[in-house]
Amino acid sequence: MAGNTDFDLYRPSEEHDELRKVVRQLAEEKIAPHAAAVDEEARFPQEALDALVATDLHAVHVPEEYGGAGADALATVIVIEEVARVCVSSSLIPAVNKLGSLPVILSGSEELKKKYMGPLAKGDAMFSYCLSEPDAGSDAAGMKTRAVRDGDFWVLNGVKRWITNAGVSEYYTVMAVTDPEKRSKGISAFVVEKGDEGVSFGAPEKKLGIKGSPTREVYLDNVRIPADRMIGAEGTGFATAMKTLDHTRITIAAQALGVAQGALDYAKGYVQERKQFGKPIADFQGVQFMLADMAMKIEAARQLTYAAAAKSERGDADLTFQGAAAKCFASDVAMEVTTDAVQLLGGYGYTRDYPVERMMRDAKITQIYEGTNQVQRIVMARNLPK
Ligand SMILES: CCCCCCCC(=O)SCCNC(=O)CCNC(=O)[C@H](O)C(C)(C)COP(=O)(O)OP(=O)(O)OC[C@H]1O[C@@H](n2cnc3c(N)ncnc32)[C@H](O)[C@@H]1OP(=O)(O)O
Repeated sequence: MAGNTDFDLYRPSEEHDELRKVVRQLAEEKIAPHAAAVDEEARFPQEALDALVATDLHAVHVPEEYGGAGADALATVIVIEEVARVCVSSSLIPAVNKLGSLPVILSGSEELKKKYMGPLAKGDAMFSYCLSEPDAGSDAAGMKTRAVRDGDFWVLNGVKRWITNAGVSEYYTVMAVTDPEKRSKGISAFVVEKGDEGVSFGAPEKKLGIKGSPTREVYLDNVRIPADRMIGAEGTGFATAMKTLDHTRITIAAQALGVAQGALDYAKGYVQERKQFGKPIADFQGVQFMLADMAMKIEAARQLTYAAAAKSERGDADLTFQGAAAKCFASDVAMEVTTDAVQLLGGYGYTRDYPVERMMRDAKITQIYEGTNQVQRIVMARNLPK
């Protein structure tokens, strides 16, 4: 019987397995030791950025022709997953570099790609993604930020909210209204630079989790940029933003997978050590059943996520459904598994002396960002598999 080659693509290759080994070692040696302090002090994980840049793992998705590693979607997932296994805050570095730059890769001119991908690939600049606003979250097309043409320039005014790595990134993909009469078809995408006059940032948000990842508002006050900084044609910005999310929701699934795996791995070790009633609690069937359920859910989430990554790489027509499904399912699994890990550690799990409470707090955001899991259900329902 002929082999199903499509199915083969869902399976990591030897190179993917090798990459996982390399990233796991790096994450354990260079990122994990700082994860608790990064959370406690709510500070940017500079050690993680340095380690990722030194090993060329900070933006692996950048195509080779623009100076990048040219990693495929599954390789990018593996990098994010392995970093999130030890520190979700740090995993936002490769994840948001992809989110911010993908609009340029998908829809930008050759000039934009050449100009902005090189510094990103070298680690000289990071990229953020500015879609949401104070009054436009789930209803992204309801944005108010305006871009008005003035000769060879566009002038941008507005406020973008919940912007990851705002202030740290050099480059920002900004979606703005160019024709208020046309709703989603009147939105265009632009590259804005941190150094552009009129760009400034709000105070860092005080968050439940991913405390090491800066989340700030981006203010655009008469920001005048050359017309060739528009990404794609006028009026295509919303479609580009949505296409981007089709690919990058899989990176949120990767974060979710990673944090769930990290919590399971920690809990597995703990239950061997912890003795009650004269034996390790791992000997109790109730505990074994919990671990089995956690591992089962993670495996199901991993299969869905890797399959979605394969679809992203191939550009399959049903990517929109699969990306939303992977993000939604894996993030729910992350919340369940990290909560169960806290339960397995009992009172100790509830304290900051153990990493699982951080993991549980960090997991929560994966059910919210890049579209709440309720929005994912809207997306799935509108794109049900044929
Ligand atoms: C680790 C990373 C952390 C990053 C930090 C967090 C960053 C973020 O959270 S990013 C922001 C997250 N925001 C979101 O995910 C937004 C959630 N909302 C949405 O996805 C959409 O608004 C949604 C699904 C509710 C649909 O909105 P709605 O206004 O009904 O638009 P809709 O009518 O479906 O589409 C409008 C047009 O866009 C285009 N479009 C929509 N979806 C797609 C798509 N997947 N691909 C291509 N084009 C699309 C279509 O052209 C469509 O027009 P047409 O009628 O011609 O088909």
